[in-house]
Amino acid sequence: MTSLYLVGYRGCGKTTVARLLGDRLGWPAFDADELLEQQAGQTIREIFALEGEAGFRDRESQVVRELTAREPIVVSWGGGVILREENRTALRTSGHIVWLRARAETLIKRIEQDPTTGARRPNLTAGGGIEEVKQLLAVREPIYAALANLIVDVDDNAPPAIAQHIAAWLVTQQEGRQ
Ligand SMILES: Nc1ncnc2c1ncn2[C@@H]1O[C@H](COP(=O)(O)OP(=O)(O)OP(=O)(O)O)[C@@H](O)[C@H]1O
Ligand SMILES: O=C(O)C1=C[C@@H](O)[C@@H](O)[C@H](O)C1
Ligand SMILES: [Mg+2]
Repeated sequence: MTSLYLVGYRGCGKTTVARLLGDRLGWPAFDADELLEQQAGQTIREIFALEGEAGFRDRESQVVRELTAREPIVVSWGGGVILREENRTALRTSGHIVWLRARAETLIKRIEQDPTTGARRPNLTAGGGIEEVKQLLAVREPIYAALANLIVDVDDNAPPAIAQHIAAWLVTQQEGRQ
């Protein structure tokens, strides 16, 4: 059975919603960033410092190969997983892809409020902050949009309602495949 994949920018709620969906569907839920950090024995910030972004992206593609071989599971992917064509192909061919879409203002608020990930994630541009979010969204939103089978706006809804919406949509997809 096909997996369920959550994509979107940092702070959009992928990890939170993936856990709810895993419980609801009875499927194992994996967080790609957490798995990568466990395998490396280092934080993402440390990996960027030692190996650069290219080293991190190679590790991320390795996690993509591992997780896309396991179905059905729920995965919250790292925000930049959509940047490489090989990753996009692997996701597309093994799962339903849901983009949790949010405004830059929503994302920066959630990123800054979240004490668990901030210290573990490096800035991706010199300035960081909301300018970084806007700059990267300009590049990435068209990629998320082209890849997603479902787009969910998450600015004004709580995680349980978002999970409920996705679960109901998934049923329609599974019925369509029978
Ligand atoms: N729909 C929501 N409404 C309000 N707050 C939310 C919502 N979804 C997530 N949050 C909060 O925003 C923060 C980031 O959520 P979460 O870690 O699930 O996002 P993420 O997409 O996995 O981020 P990252 O890419 O950094 O791992 C957390 O503090 C979480 O509680
Ligand atoms: O947006 C990105 O490129 C990233 C998002 C995070 O989930 C991590 O995968 C890492 O910090 C890179
Ligand atoms: Mg997460």
